[in-house]
Amino acid sequence: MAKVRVHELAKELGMPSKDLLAYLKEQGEFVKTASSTIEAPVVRKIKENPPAGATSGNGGSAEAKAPAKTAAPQPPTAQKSTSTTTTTAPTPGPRSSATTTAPKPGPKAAPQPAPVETPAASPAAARAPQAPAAQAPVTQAPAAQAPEAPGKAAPRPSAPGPRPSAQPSGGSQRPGGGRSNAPRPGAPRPGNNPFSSSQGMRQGGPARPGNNPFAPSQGMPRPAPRGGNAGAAGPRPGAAAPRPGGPRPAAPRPGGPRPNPGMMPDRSAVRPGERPARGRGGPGGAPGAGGGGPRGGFSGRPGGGGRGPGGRGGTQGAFGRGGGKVRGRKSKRAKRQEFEQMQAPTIGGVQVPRGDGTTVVRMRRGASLTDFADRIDANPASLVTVLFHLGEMATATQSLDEDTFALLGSELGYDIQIVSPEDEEKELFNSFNIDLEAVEDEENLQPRPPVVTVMGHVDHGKTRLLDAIRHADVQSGEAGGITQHIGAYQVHVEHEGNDRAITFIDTPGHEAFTAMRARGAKVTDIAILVVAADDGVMPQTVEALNHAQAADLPIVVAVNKIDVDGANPDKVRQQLTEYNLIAEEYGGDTMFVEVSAKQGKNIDGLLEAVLLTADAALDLRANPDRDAQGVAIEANLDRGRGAVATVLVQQGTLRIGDGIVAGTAHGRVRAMLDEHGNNVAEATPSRPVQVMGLASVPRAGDTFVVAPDDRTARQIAEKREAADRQAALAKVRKRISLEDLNQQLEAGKIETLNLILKGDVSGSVEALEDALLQIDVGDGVDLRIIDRGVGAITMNNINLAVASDAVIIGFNVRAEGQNAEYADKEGVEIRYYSVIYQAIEEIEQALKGMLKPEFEEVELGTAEIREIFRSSKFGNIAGSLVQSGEIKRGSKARITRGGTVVSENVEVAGLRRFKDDVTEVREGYECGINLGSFNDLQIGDLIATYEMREKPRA
Ligand SMILES: Nc1nc2c(ncn2[C@@H]2O[C@H](COP(=O)(O)OP(=O)(O)OP(=O)(O)O)[C@@H](O)[C@H]2O)c(=O)[nH]1
Repeated sequence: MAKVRVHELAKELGMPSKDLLAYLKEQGEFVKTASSTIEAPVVRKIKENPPAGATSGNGGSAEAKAPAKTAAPQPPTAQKSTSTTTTTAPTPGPRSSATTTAPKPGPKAAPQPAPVETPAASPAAARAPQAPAAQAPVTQAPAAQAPEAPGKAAPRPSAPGPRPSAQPSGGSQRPGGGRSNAPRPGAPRPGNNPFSSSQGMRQGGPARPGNNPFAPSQGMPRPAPRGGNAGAAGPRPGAAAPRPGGPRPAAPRPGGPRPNPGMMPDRSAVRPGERPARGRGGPGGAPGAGGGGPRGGFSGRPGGGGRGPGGRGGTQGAFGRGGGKVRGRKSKRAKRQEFEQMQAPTIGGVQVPRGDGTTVVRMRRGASLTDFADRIDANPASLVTVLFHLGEMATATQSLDEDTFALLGSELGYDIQIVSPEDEEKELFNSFNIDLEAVEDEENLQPRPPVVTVMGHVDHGKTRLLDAIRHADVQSGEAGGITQHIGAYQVHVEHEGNDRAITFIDTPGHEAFTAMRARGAKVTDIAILVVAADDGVMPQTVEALNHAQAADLPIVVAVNKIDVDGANPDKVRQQLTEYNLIAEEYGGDTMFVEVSAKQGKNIDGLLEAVLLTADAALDLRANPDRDAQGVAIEANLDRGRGAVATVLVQQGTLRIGDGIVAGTAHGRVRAMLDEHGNNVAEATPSRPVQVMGLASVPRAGDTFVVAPDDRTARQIAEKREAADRQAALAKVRKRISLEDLNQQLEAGKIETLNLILKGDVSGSVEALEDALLQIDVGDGVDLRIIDRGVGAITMNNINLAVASDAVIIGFNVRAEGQNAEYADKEGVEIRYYSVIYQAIEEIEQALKGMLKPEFEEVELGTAEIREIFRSSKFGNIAGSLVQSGEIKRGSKARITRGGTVVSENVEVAGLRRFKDDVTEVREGYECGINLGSFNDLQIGDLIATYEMREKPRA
């Protein structure tokens, strides 16, 4: 049926178009000009209550228009309804459905009374034909019609019943009657409100649905209103008069006016008259039956409305597509998609392509759902939903960690492999035909000098010792020795008749060493541990020792300051035995060399010890005949020379003119200088040189390689930069965590649990260490305390943990401020304890794979059920108002009724706002909640949603 335009209606009413237009605007209708169309319910309303100035009543016209169609077929039903009305009212429907619906009627009924006010003028007249049959009182007739007219509003079959009763009392709500309601200026038109009568959610009120379905003024089926009607709903729609009030409802509808889902008589695909008897809601208008099931709702079935008046689909608007109007617009493709979606397995209400469980998808660190979606040809938004359903929240572009990808992959049937930084680097170079791991033939390998780092406690003479060594360089002669500080230098000594070179990293201390190591650079071959003979082993001596041991470096101890009075080298030997450094003199394999850095005493002996240790413990060989690779030791931007980087060549030979890429810096080697400031043309393995020619400054610890050409160097640098960015964005996964320790042990990812112990007093640290070392960890697992100390957890501790994949145990001490952030950023697990046995117990459990994370329940939000919709496909759906927090799809819910828990651990399987699937609905908003198979819902029940969150351990 074509819509009526303003001027047409004005003409019909015998009033000027502009007056009607003004009136309509005043009523809140969205009309702009005289040519604007008016929805049928509004037309009807106007006709029922013509504005001042109208000369003709609605009467005839009303009939002629919309009502006519629907009314016509009704005669027969009308009679039925009539009878039902009389009988039904009194007999409450046994049907449960009826009862539920009953409430609604009440409120809705209210609107109907309006007609009463203007019986004559109102459409009632038009329907008169129907009503008569029903014999309903004059007032009823109008009421009955009212609902019909509003075809839109009628959607909910069930509702109808109740309303009638309400009518009498309520009155004003109905659009038809209650003027007060109708106007609601500003109130949106019933388009999207699932609960609005126009969309079938509500039974009664043709009234202009406001937006708030639950608003009493809009005829929301509030329990209260029902009053006596509640029980009235007849068991069978058809048979029992749904409306307790008996008055009008059933009767009138018969023919057709019954609540039509589409609400728009003209467009509705479903014609009221067509299948009156369908479903429970018999034509008879079993109002109760009609209860607009959410049919169209979750199922996506638009058709709720399609069912005849008596049909169930009344509430589609709420959970499915709108009434017939929308249906009419559906394309075949849309229908097909909808159908496929209904058939396909979904997670969280969405469908995504699935793997077969073995499909491998390799992702870079820091990849996002969008990246993954690209790989599997899925919609990123769907993946967000799936992930949410799995209990993880992430945006489409947020970088995800390995665990999250693993979770997602296992759910979708993909084996998602996160490429490790090393693999990533390898793949990057492979893509440029550069093989970083080419196995060298034995014959190509040639001895290379050892690379040494000097470590030790503050003021024990590290710097002075490095100076003394510089001067001991036989090649530098007496001309001043090594004068340039370039971050590393090489000295030559005569050893067993041969000229041997030793490379020293010129940045003393384990901090720099560990920081570089934490970045993956393995630079050092041997550590010299400097201990002042007059001071003995001090905290940083131990720390340095731990760092060196954590890196599996052979150690040579330089007992310094032997020239000082009171020097006691033997005490140092003795002290260090406690740390597994046993002097050769004591039967161990560690060389202790007594030196005086200040006096340059026995520096030769120290260098010799380094060479002996290197020869005994290490196989230091490399192939000089290949493109160079190495590590940047330090770099800076020089005003005159541009970026200057000291690099240590580890493989191959670096030559002037080579194109290189160091970290994210690239360029061509323009010049090279050694520690004497001399230009060199080439640098062989273990040779440190200052390189000029890079376009930017690399970072200490960046690896460098020679690329075939400048272009390749630039491309590699760019890709590394992008990878770095991504990695930085990625939430760093815990390197090693007690909770997944066992899995990692089983997976062979680690064989040792490295711990760093920090405590408030040395006594507790020692006690803890002793106790931990006594844990029976079983075969195949090793527990190592790589560092221990007193005091807060420092950056050094964290760096060591990063470099050694260790877990830090803080006993009554914490990492604070930046340190805590740094640990978090680097993915270092720090566990805090204040009771020793608890620490021991947890670590033991972790080693045995028994440490489970603890979870606690966190409430997310609550919602009160205000209405219940039935869906043959999804069961009951709770039309609810969120009272606090948020309701999230996929979360767990607890249902309480009057404070008593009815059910727990129910899942919010579906969540809708109007026609849309949503993932969350916030406080103050209405929504439709599908609780999966849990159907024992009642109006007034409270749905409290919660999630289990991992509880941080104390
Ligand atoms: N008598 C004597 N003094 C020494 C010797 N070695 C170093 N010193 C002195 O000890 C002090 C500290 O020496 P550094 O070389 O600065 O010690 P460091 O370990 O590098 O100190 P930090 O850089 O602060 O960690 C200086 O005053 C040196 O002169 C030595 O063999 N004998």
